[in-house]
Amino acid sequence: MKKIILIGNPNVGKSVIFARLTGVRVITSNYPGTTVEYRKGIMSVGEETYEVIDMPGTYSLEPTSKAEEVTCTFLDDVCCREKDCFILNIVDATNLERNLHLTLDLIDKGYPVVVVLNMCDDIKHRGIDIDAAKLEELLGVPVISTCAVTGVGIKVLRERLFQGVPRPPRQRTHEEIWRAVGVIVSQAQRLTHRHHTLREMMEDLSIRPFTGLLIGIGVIYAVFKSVRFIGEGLIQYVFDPLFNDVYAPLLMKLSAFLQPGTFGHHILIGELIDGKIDFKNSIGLLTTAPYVEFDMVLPYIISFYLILGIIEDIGYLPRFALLLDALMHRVGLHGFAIIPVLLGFGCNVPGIMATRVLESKRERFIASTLISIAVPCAALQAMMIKLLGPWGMGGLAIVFGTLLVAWLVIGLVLNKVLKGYSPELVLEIPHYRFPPMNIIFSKLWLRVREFIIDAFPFVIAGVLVVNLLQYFRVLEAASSIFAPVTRTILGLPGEAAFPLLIGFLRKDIAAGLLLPLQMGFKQTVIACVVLSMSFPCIATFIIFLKELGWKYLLAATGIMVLATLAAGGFLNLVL
Ligand SMILES: Nc1nc2c(ncn2[C@@H]2O[C@H](COP(=O)(O)OP(=O)(O)OP(=O)(O)O)[C@@H](O)[C@H]2O)c(=O)[nH]1
Ligand SMILES: [Mg+2]
Repeated sequence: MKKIILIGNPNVGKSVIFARLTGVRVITSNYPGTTVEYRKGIMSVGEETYEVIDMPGTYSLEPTSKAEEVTCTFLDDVCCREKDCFILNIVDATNLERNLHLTLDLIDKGYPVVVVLNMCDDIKHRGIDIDAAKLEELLGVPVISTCAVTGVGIKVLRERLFQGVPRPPRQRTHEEIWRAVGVIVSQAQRLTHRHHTLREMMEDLSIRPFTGLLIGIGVIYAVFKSVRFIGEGLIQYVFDPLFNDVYAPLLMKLSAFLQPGTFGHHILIGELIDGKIDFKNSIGLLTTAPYVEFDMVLPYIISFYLILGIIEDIGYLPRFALLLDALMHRVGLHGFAIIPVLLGFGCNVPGIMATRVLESKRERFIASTLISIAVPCAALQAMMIKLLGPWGMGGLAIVFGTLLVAWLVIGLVLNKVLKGYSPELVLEIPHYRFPPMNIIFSKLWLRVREFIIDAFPFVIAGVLVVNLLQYFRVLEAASSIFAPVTRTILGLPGEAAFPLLIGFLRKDIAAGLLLPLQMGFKQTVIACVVLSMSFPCIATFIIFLKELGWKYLLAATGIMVLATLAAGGFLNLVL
């Protein structure tokens, strides 16, 4: 199939254009490095169908990170071999000069390039005027102006997609290319003077050390508050009524039909408590499994990803990265590594994937290890709020405080022990943009759907395992093997051993199993810390293995076990 490849600098709107051309929804955000793996989709023009490929952003054809490497290797492998390969070079019109280096690089290599001048809505606010016809003449390739978020220009783009023709390859040094870029920009672009807007003043204030710190603290506080507010609201007004008033009566009918005490009843409904369904304790496939996933966890997943999506699209995260750069260097990373960490608070899997934008394997190892040990995912956080809720904020503060200390200590130690250095932060800070609501909600839906599809099979499997072990009365035997460790080192009841082990399957189910144990404050705090720090769930485990390999996974696992026992044991002594 003929291929259309989307290439450009990071954060120029490639993925939005990809979604426009193919109808395939992908995650887009206002910071460089959102896409770290290529993504394919199909587009039809007339009778023909084409394969469209969205690439991670790259500044040049000489890669400096794993994400850039994906793009450059793909270009070398596919485009050099196949002749039906069209290149769409997406260019950020608000940053023409910097973007054109890659454009000239691609033209010099002899690829059939069409230039897409994106963000054309944004240049008006910045006093920039670009003569697209002149640019087309100077570059010698088609240039099409677009605004991807509204769809302006996409029709023309579809019509002119294939007008790029390969030019004879030529060799130029970087300096010669930059000089040529300078000449082109001076002829095709005009800048007019204008005063700073409020948005630009906010951009400045949020990266200055003092005001930036104040804004950073304000943002974290607001994020935390609004995630809880929206999550609790959804539970109270939507999911609780659905489960208690609509779903439970239906299940009671099913229970009467299946007859309590039968094997089928035990598997599907579980135990009735005082003759009623108790979603937390029944442990049935139709009771506890959907309750944990949809009533306890999903509301927080929705609220977390909604808020994260908004701050991602506004463009705040790279500024936060800049603010934390000095601190991050102490743990062997540069500031940008905070973005994978923040993504990890949603789910560790995309967090570890996002470390691909870091330059060295050493950094990727440190960042991924820190994420899998000290960053609890949204599902686990939701359950921790449930577990520790009765004691107010104190318990959560101790858990998050311990995780922060663990994060810092492990980072500091790894930075000292591992050979190599942490590169300086070279990060492009995007302009603040007001995200269109359709983009925010489409991204939210994408992530929520992914959560449901990825998590539900594991939730079902977790509940089924516990249910069967209970039925065949082997739960106690399974727990008793690990009970001495949990009891002596961590001070937890012997029955907690099994839920903690189930954490490998799904952390939220594990936390759900801790609920009926009625532990006290100290034990609940320790259990939450152990659950967060010990083995990551199986999905994170697999992605860690895929991204970094066995050796690194084993090293991370060793650190994990030691750190968990140390933190749990320490809390057991001092609390
Ligand atoms: N105002 C405006 N914003 C746009 C336009 N196109 C994309 N954006 C926004 O720019 C940001 C970056 O878009 P993406 O599609 O994620 O960019 P990308 O090139 O795929 O970025 P990477 O995957 O990080 O390389 C998002 O917040 C988009 O909503 C546009 O034409 N106008
Ligand atoms: Mg992208």
